[in-house]
Amino acid sequence: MTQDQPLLSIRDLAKMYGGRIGCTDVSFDLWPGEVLGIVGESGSGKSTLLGCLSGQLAADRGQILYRGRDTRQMSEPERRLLSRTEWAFVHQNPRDGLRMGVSAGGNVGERLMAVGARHYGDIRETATDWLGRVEISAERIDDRPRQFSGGMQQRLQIARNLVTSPKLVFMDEPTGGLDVSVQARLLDLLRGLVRDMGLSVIIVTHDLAVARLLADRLMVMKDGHVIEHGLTDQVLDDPQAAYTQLLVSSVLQV
Ligand SMILES: Nc1ncnc2c1ncn2[C@@H]1O[C@H](COP(=O)(O)OP(=O)(O)OP(=O)(O)O)[C@@H](O)[C@H]1O
Repeated sequence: MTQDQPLLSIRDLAKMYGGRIGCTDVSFDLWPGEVLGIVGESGSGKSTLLGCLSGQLAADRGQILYRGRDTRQMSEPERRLLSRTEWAFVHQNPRDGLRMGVSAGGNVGERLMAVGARHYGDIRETATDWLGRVEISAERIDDRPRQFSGGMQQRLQIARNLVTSPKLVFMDEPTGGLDVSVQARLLDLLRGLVRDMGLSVIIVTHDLAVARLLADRLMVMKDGHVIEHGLTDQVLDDPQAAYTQLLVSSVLQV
């Protein structure tokens, strides 16, 4: 794939819940190596959009072109393969993205095996290396995630997701629910990994400080619609829509 082609092209995407709008009229391109933040207040449609993009929810209308192919037209096995290989999903709650009864090393190794790794020594070595990259001591490799703190669990979930070098990573409030100091450390780590690996990321957050630190571009959602879309600094420093102005002034005063 050439760098002058979007990794993901979304056209007129919509999802309804009965008569209620989940999200509608969503169109955008995501370029290789780009981080797109989706922001907006609770109920604005962020999770619905992320769910549709990642294939966890069925959209009612529109196109989701990944490297030129419409994922809505793919068979279920094809979509599942994509989710295991080229895509990754980091959940807000690590429990949703980890296997709590499997060791830390197993959680990471399992993903490698899903993409065909078979050599036990190599798998363990790569898992150890990845635990180190997310600042988990190698001594903890045989511990279960439930023996870890919330921040460690989230770092383990990140290792499990990134070990296979995905091209596109979906993140749903990855720092939500953590203490502020733990959040800051996690954000630093995420920023480094995204930059070093050249990942393309779509991150949902209601926290504009997180968006500022991680995202190159921002989409602001309200009532299921994208009401503003632009470079992060532009959107946060010079918001155009009245709603974005309100959102920014209410949150970024600190
Ligand atoms: N399973 C569902 N059934 C019916 N309506 C839903 C469902 N999930 C979401 N909605 C509605 O769709 C709209 C968008 O909700 P969504 O959860 O996507 O917003 P959000 O921005 O992610 O909010 P939050 O930050 O609270 O998760 C809201 O009006 C919500 O009430």
